Amino acid sequence: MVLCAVRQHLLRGSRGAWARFLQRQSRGCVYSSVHGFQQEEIREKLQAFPGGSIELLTQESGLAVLTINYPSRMNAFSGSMMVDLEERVSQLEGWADGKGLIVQGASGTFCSGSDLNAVRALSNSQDGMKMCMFMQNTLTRLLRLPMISVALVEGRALGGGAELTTACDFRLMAPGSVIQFVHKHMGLVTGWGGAARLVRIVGSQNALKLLGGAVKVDPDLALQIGLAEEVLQGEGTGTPLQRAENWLSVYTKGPAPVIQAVKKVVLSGRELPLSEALRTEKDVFGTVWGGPANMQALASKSKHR
Ligand SMILES: CCC(=O)SCCNC(=O)CCNC(=O)[C@H](O)C(C)(C)COP(=O)(O)OP(=O)(O)OC[C@H]1O[C@@H](n2cnc3c(N)ncnc32)[C@H](O)[C@@H]1OP(=O)(O)O
Repeated sequence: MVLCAVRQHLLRGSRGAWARFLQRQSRGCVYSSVHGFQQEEIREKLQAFPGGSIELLTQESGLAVLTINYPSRMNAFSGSMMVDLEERVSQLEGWADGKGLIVQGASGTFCSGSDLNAVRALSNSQDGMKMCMFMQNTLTRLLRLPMISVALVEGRALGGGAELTTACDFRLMAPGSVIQFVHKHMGLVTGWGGAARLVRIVGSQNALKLLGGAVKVDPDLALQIGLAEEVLQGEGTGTPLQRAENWLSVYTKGPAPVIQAVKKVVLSGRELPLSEALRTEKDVFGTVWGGPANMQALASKSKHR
């Protein structure tokens, strides 16, 4: 796939350890032309189903907010929004100062999955497969971003919206919100990589229950099974987005290269066999050892009391 090859070339030049990791991980993408996947072809098809947008706001602090924005359809993913998302992920991959990312839905609800109007029009199996590969590639790249990501779930995260939450490192839920893999009720299974990721988050027994029962996961259940990290309680302590930013700031405090290195070593530990993960960790260590943050900490003789 041309875009993946270009990105790979750029990464190889600029960020050695991370580029090698992505190379080992099929260039950050799961599917390429080897798998019969032609990105430009499916992009064109998806663009034929417009509506809504994916907004990206980057802040000087190193925090970005990605908003799924199609309130009149409960933030369902139109075809053009799938393409938008891929473009926003590309932008984030190239953001040298990025440390944290919050993914949210507009107008108090997360995302109601794929736009059923587009799904109906793309219901032949070939187009379905292409959309599935496109979204798996994009969400895999989202999960592999060198920054710490959080899905802020307000309202509902249904179907593909539930799958999207699993492409973030953490999930924070507002009171009254629900994550529900409704695919079974639609005569489907997950196709955006949601099952593969869910098993790694909550274990195969819980994943089987959530998918097999199309269970409505409220914040209490999500906390209990480890799907959510925290319920954003606290009327009068700011908006849910501000509370999510506060929560995330604990983990993104510090220089960008160090935060990015933390994400990279954890990601390689999560995705790679042990020997490869160890080699990647060594490479990433080499990018911060003797670096400005390291030298400054040594000079200040910091104590960790
Ligand atoms: C990857 C596989 C997938 O994601 S399959 C798609 C899975 N998602 C779904 O099946 C969601 C279906 N929608 C619903 O269950 C309800 O609309 C939910 C989200 C619970 C909201 O209910 P309620 O608060 O009563 O609002 P509503 O139904 O009047 O919806 C408002 C307008 O939004 C629309 N909407 C909602 N979801 C979608 C969707 N996924 N695709 C397209 N349109 C959607 C509704 O049709 C409704 O539109 P309208 O006002 O009737 O024009």
